[in-house]
Amino acid sequence: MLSPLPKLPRNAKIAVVGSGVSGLMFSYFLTKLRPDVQINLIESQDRTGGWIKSWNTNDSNKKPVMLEQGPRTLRGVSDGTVLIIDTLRDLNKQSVVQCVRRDSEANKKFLLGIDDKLVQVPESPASAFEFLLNPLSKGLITGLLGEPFRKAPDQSGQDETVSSFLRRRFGNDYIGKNILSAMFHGIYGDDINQMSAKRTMRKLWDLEQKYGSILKGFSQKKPGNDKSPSLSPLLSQYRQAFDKDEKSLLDLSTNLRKYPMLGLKGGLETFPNAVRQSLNNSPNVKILCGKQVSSVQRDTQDSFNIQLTCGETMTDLNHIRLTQLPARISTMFAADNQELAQNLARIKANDIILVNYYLPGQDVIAKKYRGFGYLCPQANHNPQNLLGVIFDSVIERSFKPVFHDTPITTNSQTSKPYTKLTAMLGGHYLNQNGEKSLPSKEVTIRSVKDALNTHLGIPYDALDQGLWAFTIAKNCLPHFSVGYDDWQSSIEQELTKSYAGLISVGGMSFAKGPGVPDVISDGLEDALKLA
Ligand SMILES: Cc1cc2nc3c(=O)[nH]c(=O)nc-3n(C[C@H](O)[C@H](O)[C@H](O)COP(=O)(O)OP(=O)(O)OC[C@H]3O[C@@H](n4cnc5c(N)ncnc54)[C@H](O)[C@@H]3O)c2cc1C
Ligand SMILES: C=Cc1c2[nH]c(c1C)Cc1[nH]c(c(CCC(=O)O)c1C)Cc1[nH]c(c(C)c1CCC(=O)O)Cc1[nH]c(c(C)c1C=C)C2
Repeated sequence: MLSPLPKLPRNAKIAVVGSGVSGLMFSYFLTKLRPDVQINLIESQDRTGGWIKSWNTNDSNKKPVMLEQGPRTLRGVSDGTVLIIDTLRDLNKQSVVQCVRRDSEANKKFLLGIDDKLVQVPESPASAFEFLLNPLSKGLITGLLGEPFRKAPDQSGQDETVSSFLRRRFGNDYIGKNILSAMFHGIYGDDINQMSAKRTMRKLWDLEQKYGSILKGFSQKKPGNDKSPSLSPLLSQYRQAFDKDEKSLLDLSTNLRKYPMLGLKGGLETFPNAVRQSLNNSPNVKILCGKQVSSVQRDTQDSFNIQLTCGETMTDLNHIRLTQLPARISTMFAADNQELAQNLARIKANDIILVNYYLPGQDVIAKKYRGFGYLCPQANHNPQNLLGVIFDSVIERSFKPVFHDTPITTNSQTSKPYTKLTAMLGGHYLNQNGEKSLPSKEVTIRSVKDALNTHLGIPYDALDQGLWAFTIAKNCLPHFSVGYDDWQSSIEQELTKSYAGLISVGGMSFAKGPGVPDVISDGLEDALKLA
């Protein structure tokens, strides 16, 4: 949250709505900072973890297999990732931390070309040369060479779509439609013709604002490598507030920045499960699952307090932390603040369909395609509404332990060949004419088989032999539309004005980005303000 928050009174009583990683880590930080505060963590589902769900099931041979049905990797360069790994160290779980190294095959990413063949995203002179021979690179050279000479807009600060920003900077639509739209599919599942450039490309946006050009801005930026590494402002606050050893934290941060991405043994849900276990042992934290918060309002008996309803009414609260997407939060204010509820309801969210495929005993991903996975640009004819495919088996086989006291376990899965991948479909493709139309499980799995056969050459008999899982992540990713930053400021101003800091909002819609590291950093910032 961008706004200031008042310190909690002694022995305060608060509610945290949602036990996804935002709610769990906000509660974890706050109870460490203020063990006197009574925290009620309220969760509508009968499980914790939110979108982080590592599903343990059995394959056709009744052998155990884990399928990720949400996030699976964390970017290495992020304060939030340092907080996650340091927390796992505190909980004596550092042995589960794994990394993909920069030179690993799992760090290769691919784009689906207009000929339905994969082309590697350049990461070396050879892959760059091959990419430039592909039609996807149309306009790339001229776009980049001309970028420093293209004028910045007069009305500074005016938000616009990603495609409009890219068209102005590169002088053509090809770079957006053929290349960058795929990257946006791989994070937001959304349409660059509708997404906010100011919200989703802030660093590039600021470079044009300040230097009139992205590349001119890069040439001005001082390389950070000539000064001795130091903790970021947030990690410095964290070190001080939690009395952390500075060298140990700095070494951890420096070490993790070497890795493009990290994962956890047993799946990403290992992390929220470890935090929940710790909270279960915290005397002043109660986790209430199976309770849906339906309303939030000023305490009718005491205007300095706030209350909520979740089947029962929870009164005398000094603070409520909300971690849901705006449309869900809107329903909670409908009775107490119509204007705020309507403003919250303006922000929509995308549905992502996840299809897991697992084939024991065979690795059917051709060696030349082994990488993190591939993304589909918006330029492509895309009858399956495919956003991209993650090659989980390549990533899992590439994982290396980060901490050297980790016992080297010869996991049976890693010694024997297997194929595991996750196709992600839908996103903005499902929003035809404002209505969401969800395809059936059968139709979707069929279309994923067709896509994997066409794009990767996986034979249908291998596809038909595999284990398939189908999950609809409904309203899972916020739609960061044009004007989003101004919208968020208006929401936070209304909360500050009407609820005097008794309510704070976190999670994907209000953090700096939608990733797990972002929502955790945001939770720490607000816990520090309240503590
Ligand atoms: C398909 C997909 C893939 C992703 N991949 C990655 C990735 O690779 N790396 C990465 O960093 N990030 C990834 N993300 C983003 C990541 O999932 C989120 O950053 C993170 O899970 C958000 O956690 P949260 O706690 O903010 O929200 P959530 O996980 O949504 O948790 C909110 C919780 O609130 C509960 N709740 C909702 N309404 C109520 C109510 N009325 N009362 C009580 N409880 C309620 C919900 O049940 C849920 O448990 C991905 C997201 C998706 C959808
Ligand atoms: C194809 C659809 C999607 C894939 N992942 C997501 C979607 C919608 C969701 C998602 N993935 C990541 C994040 C967090 C981003 C962040 O700010 O940290 C979200 C919301 C992480 C991510 N996405 C890609 C990579 C390489 C990573 C991990 C490292 C990182 O955070 O930078 C790109 C990518 N995503 C998907 C594929 C197939 C792909 C590249 C081939 C799936």
